[in-house]
Amino acid sequence: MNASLGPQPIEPETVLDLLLHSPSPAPLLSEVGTVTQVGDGIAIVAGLERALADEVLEFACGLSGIVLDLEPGRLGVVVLGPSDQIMIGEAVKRTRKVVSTRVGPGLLGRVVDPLGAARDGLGAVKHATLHPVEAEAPAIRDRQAITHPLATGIKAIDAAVPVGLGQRQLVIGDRQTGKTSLCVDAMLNQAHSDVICIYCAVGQRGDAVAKVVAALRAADMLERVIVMAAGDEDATGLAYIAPYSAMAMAEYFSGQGRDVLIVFDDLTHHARSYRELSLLLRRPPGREAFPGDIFYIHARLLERAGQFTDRVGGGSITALGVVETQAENLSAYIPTNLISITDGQIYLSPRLVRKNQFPAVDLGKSVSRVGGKAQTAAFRKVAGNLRVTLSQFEELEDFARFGTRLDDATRARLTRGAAVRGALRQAERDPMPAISQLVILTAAQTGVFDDLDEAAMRAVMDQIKAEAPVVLADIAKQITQGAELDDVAQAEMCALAQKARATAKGGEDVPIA
Ligand SMILES: Nc1ncnc2c1ncn2[C@@H]1O[C@H](COP(=O)(O)OP(=O)(O)OP(=O)(O)O)[C@@H](O)[C@H]1O
Repeated sequence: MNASLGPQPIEPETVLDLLLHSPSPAPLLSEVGTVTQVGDGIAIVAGLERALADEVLEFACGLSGIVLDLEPGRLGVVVLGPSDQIMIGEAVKRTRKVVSTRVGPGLLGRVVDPLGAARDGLGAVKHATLHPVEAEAPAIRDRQAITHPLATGIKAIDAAVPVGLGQRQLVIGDRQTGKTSLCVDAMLNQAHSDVICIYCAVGQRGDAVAKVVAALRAADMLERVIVMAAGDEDATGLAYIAPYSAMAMAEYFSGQGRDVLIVFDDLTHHARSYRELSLLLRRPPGREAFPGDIFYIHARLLERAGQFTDRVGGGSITALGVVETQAENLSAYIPTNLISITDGQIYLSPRLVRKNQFPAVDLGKSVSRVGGKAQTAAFRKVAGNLRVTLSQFEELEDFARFGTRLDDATRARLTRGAAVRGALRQAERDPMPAISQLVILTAAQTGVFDDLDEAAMRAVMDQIKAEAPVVLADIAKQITQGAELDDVAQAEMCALAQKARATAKGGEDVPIA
C-alpha cells in the first residue's frame, strides 16, 4: 500500500551502503604527489588531496614518512630516515596504511630500530609480524588493580618507593645522577622472574646504548630483552615513533598473558624531538616552545600501560619513564606534565650524588602512588620507619653542620641515620634478592651497622647478600607468599646480620644487645 504513496524513505544503512559501494571518484584525484620542500627530517608534499592523518607515504627513493599535518593542497610529512636522500620534485605515493613495526618473540635478544629492523648485524628479525605502532589504550573495564610487586632488587626502591606490576613510574633527575643505571639494574633483577623487558633508547648516544646491551649480555639477560634504539644520529621522526613502537611490542606479549617491563630512556628527548618536528612544521609554539598537544603525546603513550584483565590477555605492562631535569627544576613543563600522568616518581638527587650516595634516591621527593598496595607485608613492616628515620636524620645533619654541641640522644640519632643511609647504598649492576634487602634494612634499623665505617659496612652487606637467601631460605619463601614478618623471623635475620658483622670485624666483635 505504501508503494502507491510516492517515494519511500531510504534506510540509513542503505545510504551508507550506497556510499561505500559507489564507484570511487579516484580518477579525478591523484594518488601520487610530489615533494615541494624537504629538509631537517620534514618533507612538504603537494598533490595528495585524499591522504589521511597518520598515513604512511612512500617516497620514490624508498624512504617512508608519516603525514602529520593536513592542510589544503599541502601535507607536512615526517620522514622516517635520512631526509637528505629525498629530492624536490620526487614522486610520493599513498600506502593507505598507518605506520607499523615488527612484534613477536623473534625480537627478544635483538637490538632493533623503531620499525623493528635489526640494528645488531645478526641478520633479519624472524618470527615477527607487523603491527600498528599506535593503538587505543585498554578501557577501564579491561584493567585491574595493581596488586603484585615488581621487584627491582634495589633496596631504596623496593622498600620505600615500591613499584607494582602495571604501574607507570618516572625516574627523574638531573644529568649523570644514575637514571639509566637504576633502570638497567631493575631489568637485570628480572633474571629471577618471568618478566620480559624492553629498553627503548630515544636520542641516546650509540656508546650509551652499547653499554646497556653489554650489561644485559654480561648478566645473561639479553635473551629476555628487546633493545630499541633511535639514537641522536637517527632521523627525528624515528625518535618520535620509538616509544609507541616499543609499546606495541610490549602489547604483543601482555596480550599473551606475560608481564612486561618497558623502560623509556628518555621521555625528555622524546618531547624535544616532537618539539623539533612541530616547529619545523610551523605549528604555533606554546610554553617552552613545545606545541599545544605535548601533554597528549605522553598521555596516550603511558595510558597503554597497566595491569589487564583476562579478557585482554591478563598480562601487564609496567612503564619506567626516564626524565631529565635541569638544575633540579621539577616544576619545568615536561617533568610536571609527566608527573601528573604517571603513578609516582623516583627522584634522583645531585646532592646525594655529590655525597657519593648511590643510588641517589631522594626519598623525600620520591613517591609511589599505587606501589604500596602491591608491596609485600614483610617489606611494609621493615620499611615503615625508613622514611621518617632518614628525614629526621637529614634535618639533624644540616643542623649539626654548624658545629653545634649535641646531646647524646641527638648524636645517637645521627649515628643511626647515617647507618640507615649507608645501608641504602648499592653498587651498580648489583640487584639484591628481597630477603637480603630485608636483613640489611632490619640490621641497619636495629643498630648493627652503627659504628661501622663505609668499607666494613660494605663487607657486611656483601656477606649478608650472599648468605641470606641460603640460610634464611624458608623465611624468603614465606615472604614471597605474603607472610608477615614475626618476631622469630626478625630475630633470625638480626642474628645473621650480627654474624656477618662479627666475621667482617675478624671474629672479635661483641654482638649488639
Ligand atoms: N649505584 C651506583 N653506584 C656507583 N656509581 C653509579 C651508580 N649508579 C650510577 N653510577 C654512576 O653514575 C654515573 C651516571 O650514571 P648514568 O649514566 O646511569 O646516569 P644518567 O642520569 O642516566 O646519565 P645521563 O644524564 O647522561 O643520561 C655513571 O658514571 C655511573 O657509573
